[in-house]
Amino acid sequence: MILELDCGNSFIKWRVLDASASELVSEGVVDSNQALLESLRIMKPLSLRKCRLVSVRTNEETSALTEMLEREFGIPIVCARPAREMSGVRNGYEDYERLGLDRWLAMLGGFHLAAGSACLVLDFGTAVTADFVGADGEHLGGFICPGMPLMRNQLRTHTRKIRYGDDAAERALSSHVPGRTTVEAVERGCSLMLRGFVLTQLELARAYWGEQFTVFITGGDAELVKGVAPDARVVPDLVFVGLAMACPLS
Ligand SMILES: Nc1ncnc2c1ncn2[C@@H]1O[C@H](COP(=O)(O)OP(=O)(O)O)[C@@H](O)[C@H]1O
Ligand SMILES: CC(C)(COP(=O)(O)O)[C@@H](O)C(=O)NCCC(=O)O
Ligand SMILES: [K+]
Repeated sequence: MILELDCGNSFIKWRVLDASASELVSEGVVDSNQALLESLRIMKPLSLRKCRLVSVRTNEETSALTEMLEREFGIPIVCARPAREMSGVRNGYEDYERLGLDRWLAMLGGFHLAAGSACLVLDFGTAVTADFVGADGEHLGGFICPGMPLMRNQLRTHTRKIRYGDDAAERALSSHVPGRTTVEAVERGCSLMLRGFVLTQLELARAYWGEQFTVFITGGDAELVKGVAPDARVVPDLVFVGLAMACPLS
């Protein structure tokens, strides 16, 4: 079996594939290395042969995770690395190593799935990112802004009277009419910011490519925005698609 990890700033997305990496055996989202270990330990039978991962965390944090996995499972671990060019996509950053690896892999995955069309890749995680890849594979660059968790936490941290719990937050997002409680006002307001962001990115993509492009939406908060881009492809595992391309099995 193959263990795949996408280590974002807030959560580790994990999945276990069968030995040929063709079938999904199990998957989950955890908030710590320890929680990952616990999720894996309860899987029976578990016979991991290899791990591939992508991380946007510090080298120290990533090493702590890989050392833990080596101790526990004794398997080889391959980490996705920055590249100037891969699978027909050319990294557009002035310093290619500075582009977030999750963005890079999502772009590789998107360009591959788009089968030759230009693509706009939108990722809604801790941060929100947009990346533009032309039909020729040229990465034009992208945008980074705060995601839903950062926006709501900024409001909670820097105001005196915005306080509410997670359950109320979830209920508040059942609609986008103007809020009549603090939680509704904040949750719907931030959600509309994300939706507005999507619309702006679509406008820019149209300015570059007319109607000839594919939109990909991924990340934990993809559901919040998919309604404003009905033609977009919501691909929750887009980073894993790119991870398989960047770290083939042998
Ligand atoms: N099963 C889940 N577990 C944790 N967060 C989730 C889950 N489903 C959706 N989310 C949302 O996803 C967001 C985090 O997205 P994610 O792509 O995991 O971020 P990152 O890659 O930055 O760690 C959070 O705002 C959270 O509300
Ligand atoms: C932009 C990001 C913070 C997004 O991380 P995420 O929200 O997925 O945890 C990450 O891709 C990153 O740290 N990038 C490095 C800076 C850059 O891409 O320019
Ligand atoms: K991510």
